[in-house]
Amino acid sequence: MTTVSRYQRSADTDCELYDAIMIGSGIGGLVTATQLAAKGAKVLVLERYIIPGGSAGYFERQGYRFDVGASMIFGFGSQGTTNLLTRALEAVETSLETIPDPVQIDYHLPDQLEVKVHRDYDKFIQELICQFPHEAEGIRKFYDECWRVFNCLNAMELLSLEEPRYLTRVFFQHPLACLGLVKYLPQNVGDIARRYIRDRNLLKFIDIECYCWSVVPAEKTPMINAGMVFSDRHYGGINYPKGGVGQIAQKLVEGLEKKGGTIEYKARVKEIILENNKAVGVRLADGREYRGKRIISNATRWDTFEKLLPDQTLPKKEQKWQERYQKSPSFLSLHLGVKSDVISPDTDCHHILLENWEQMEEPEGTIFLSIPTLLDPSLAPPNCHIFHAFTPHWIEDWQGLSPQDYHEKKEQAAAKIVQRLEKIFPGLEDALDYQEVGTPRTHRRFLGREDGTYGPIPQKKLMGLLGMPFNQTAIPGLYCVGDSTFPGQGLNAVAFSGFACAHRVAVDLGF
Ligand SMILES: NC(=O)c1ccc[n+]([C@@H]2O[C@H](COP(=O)([O-])OP(=O)(O)OC[C@H]3O[C@@H](n4cnc5c(N)ncnc54)[C@H](O)[C@@H]3O)[C@@H](O)[C@H]2O)c1
Ligand SMILES: CC(C)=CCC/C(C)=C/C=C/C(C)=C/C=C/C(C)=C/C=C/C=C(C)/C=C/C=C(C)/C=C/C=C(\C)CCC=C(C)C
Repeated sequence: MTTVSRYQRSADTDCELYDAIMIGSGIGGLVTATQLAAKGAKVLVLERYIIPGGSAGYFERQGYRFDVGASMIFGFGSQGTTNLLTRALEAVETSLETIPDPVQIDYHLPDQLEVKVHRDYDKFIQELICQFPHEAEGIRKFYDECWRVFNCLNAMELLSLEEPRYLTRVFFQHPLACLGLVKYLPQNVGDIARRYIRDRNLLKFIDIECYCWSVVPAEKTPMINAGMVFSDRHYGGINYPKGGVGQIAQKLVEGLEKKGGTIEYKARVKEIILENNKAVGVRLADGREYRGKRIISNATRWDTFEKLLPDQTLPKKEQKWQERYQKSPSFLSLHLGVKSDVISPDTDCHHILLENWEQMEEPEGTIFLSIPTLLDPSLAPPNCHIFHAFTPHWIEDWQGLSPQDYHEKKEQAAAKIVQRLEKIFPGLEDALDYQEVGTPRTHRRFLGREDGTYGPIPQKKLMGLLGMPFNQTAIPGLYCVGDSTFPGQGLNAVAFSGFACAHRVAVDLGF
């Protein structure tokens, strides 16, 4: 990096010229920004909200610190190459204390099927085999195949798959791992699971193992992502950041600023400025303009191409993408403060509740519950816990309501969820100390995500991850990062997208 570019000014407007301007400070955006700043690039991050983090943000009410999104965090391991959150923090000379979670999920499923996914792999496999003894061999073979995917990924440095010199280098360094990944890239979990497993209920269990992070059943879930999730939970483990999920973004911002980068809050980008069909800057809602050599959007692809580039016809590549992927539902989220007497000391942090397999994918079918205070009690007042319960919901069901109807619908939906959770925590309703309900409208408003969506899901069965776009877009100078780029949703997944995007942009800028 030359120091010259730091002080360069845009020739025609005489405003400061940044190497890269990032729209949004979700974890995908912050990992890209910190990686670029660490390489010496002059980076500006523009965030419409008052704090960084997006879906990995937080909010405080009456002594409780709630995570906005999921509290089950991958990527904080201490070894291998897939511990991308640890690595992203290290790159800007910072770190976070984390608390290991001994159980990833405690499943409460139809027909009294109760399974705990222990951090200890053998203990998990034994527990599953106890439930399905006739499928012992199939269970081992299926999860072993997931390890094969993970071991390929965990052997190599993870950077941009759009950079030919990197691809050549990793291929010569790790030819077998690369060929392994090429084999798995077009595959989905369902096909591989059915190769080894016959029992219909066990196949349903594999479906919910996928659904709870990919929001689609095994049939449509890419095998590469399953390899990561089903193995890393036992390898690097699930680790909760002390002080809450919001700490990840706070620390990345600290690191960004230490490396000379800048972040502005309450800075909503209204438009990406194009000149000769090339992205050259951004215009904010308050009229200010910034110029950059490269513009990167951490907003979803729907928001980026349909809102921030309003007069453009949708590029062919994006039209194709929209034919393949659709918006997943959003969530109804209950952020509850709960008196501690309803929780026995041996309770696990994350639970999934489903009473009827037929309803797994329906709104309010599957309930996700996290109790992060079991790992970090400092997030709530003494003798109280945080319960974050969420379940898929579509925005259409929350539109066109009067303020009173909206409020009543929220209260009714929340009461139904609390009642179902009474099955695991008898006395929950009476132990409520605080309740705040978020709907798809809330997620759309606070996260700036079209329809409040959790992210893209395949319209139909696709060829694994092959259809997921990387970071470059059809518009020169414009890149995308985050969960509408390869490999999709999840903090560790968007962290990968951030490493890859920063690598591609840095090479394009000549760093
Ligand atoms: N356990 C977990 O793995 C976990 C936990 C929490 C979140 N997540 C995941 O994180 C992923 C999201 O990460 P991400 O990086 O893609 O993004 P994100 O949606 O979290 O963040 C995008 C950011 O961009 C900002 N933004 C959007 N439009 C803007 C505009 N026009 N101007 C300025 N700012 C704008 C938003 O306010 C937000 O802060 C999701 O997949 C979610 O599931 C996972
Ligand atoms: C050279 C040659 C020949 C070749 C080459 C090939 C290659 C190299 C390839 C490569 C590839 C790659 C690198 C790939 C990567 C991938 C990745 C990184 C992936 C990742 C993934 C991750 C994920 C998916 C994650 C996820 C997670 C999630 C989503 C989570 C969530 C959670 C939730 C929602 C929660 C639940 C809750 C409860 C239970 C409560």
